[in-house]
Amino acid sequence: MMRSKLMNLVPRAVATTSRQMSTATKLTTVQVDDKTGIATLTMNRPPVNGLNLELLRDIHQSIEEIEGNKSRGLILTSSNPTIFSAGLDIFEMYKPDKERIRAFWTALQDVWLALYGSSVPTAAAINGHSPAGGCLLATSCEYRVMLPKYTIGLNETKLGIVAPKWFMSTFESVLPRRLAERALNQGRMFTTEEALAVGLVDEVANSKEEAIAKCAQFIGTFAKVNPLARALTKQQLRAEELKQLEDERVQDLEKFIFFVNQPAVQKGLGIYLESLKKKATK
Ligand SMILES: CC/C=C\C/C=C\CCCC/C=C/C(=O)SCCNC(=O)CCNC(=O)[C@H](O)C(C)(C)COP(=O)(O)OP(=O)(O)OC[C@H]1O[C@@H](n2cnc3c(N)ncnc32)[C@H](O)[C@@H]1OP(=O)(O)O
Repeated sequence: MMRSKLMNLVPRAVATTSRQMSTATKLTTVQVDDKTGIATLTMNRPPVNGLNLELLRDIHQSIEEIEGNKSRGLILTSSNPTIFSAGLDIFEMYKPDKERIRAFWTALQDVWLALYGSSVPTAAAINGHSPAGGCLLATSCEYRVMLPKYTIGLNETKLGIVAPKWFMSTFESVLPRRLAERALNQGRMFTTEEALAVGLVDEVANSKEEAIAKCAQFIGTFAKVNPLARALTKQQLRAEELKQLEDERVQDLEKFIFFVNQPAVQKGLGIYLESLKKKATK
């Protein structure tokens, strides 16, 4: 998979305007800045960018599109003014449909393999809260810029569920092992300021525009680096985690299906959904 992606890494001419590359799907848009050649992938699923089957499929398709069109980089962000992504759509896991939940988890695996393994430089402009699956997306990127007063982290244990190994190894690729282990066990959500202090995010920006500009600046640091050498270096550094999921994706799916169907897990998810609804009516 990575080999064919690498074939796309040939220098490209740049023009001066920005163009919408994809409106084929409604849940993501891809806008390429023709001056910089950088693609911005925006998640757009109200109210909270909950990662359901359709959004995951659209994100995957958009990443493939960006890989295919020789963009110089990918910036992931959200159209919601206060939420990057609320993580997995809990309705996909609560009282799930037998076929759909398999497609859902497979789509999540596809997104992670494509984003974590992307041959182009990736950055996340985290313009809002980013729990669980939202944090997975952000930490799959190479660089993170976050707006103040939001939260980010893997809070799964607080929901009574367990983050799969590849969520954990992605988290651990950003945070020191001891800190990652403690945060995962606690289900800790970091404020922007805390996330910056521990290195979970790289920079703070005061607006989405500034966050995107900082992400573009990061991607610009590769301008004078040979793209093939950069991509092969990234590929080697990330190969172990990618291979582990590629080799075990069937077992990972079965483990998820078994786990999510446990009565205790279903009960916990139901209670959590109720608590989210109650919060909304307060
Ligand atoms: C060995 C192991 C193998 C397998 C493991 C098996 C299973 C493990 C699963 C894997 C990992 C799971 C990852 C996840 O991502 S789980 C999802 C975690 N997400 C959260 O906990 C976020 C919950 N939401 C919030 O905290 C807030 O909503 C948020 C994002 C801060 C926004 O707050 P606010 O702006 O105030 O908005 P509301 O809370 O009022 O929400 C609006 C609306 O959206 C609904 N909603 C929110 N989040 C979700 C969600 N994740 N899924 C579905 N729906 C969500 C909320 O209920 C409101 O709905 P309403 O109808 O009341 O309008």
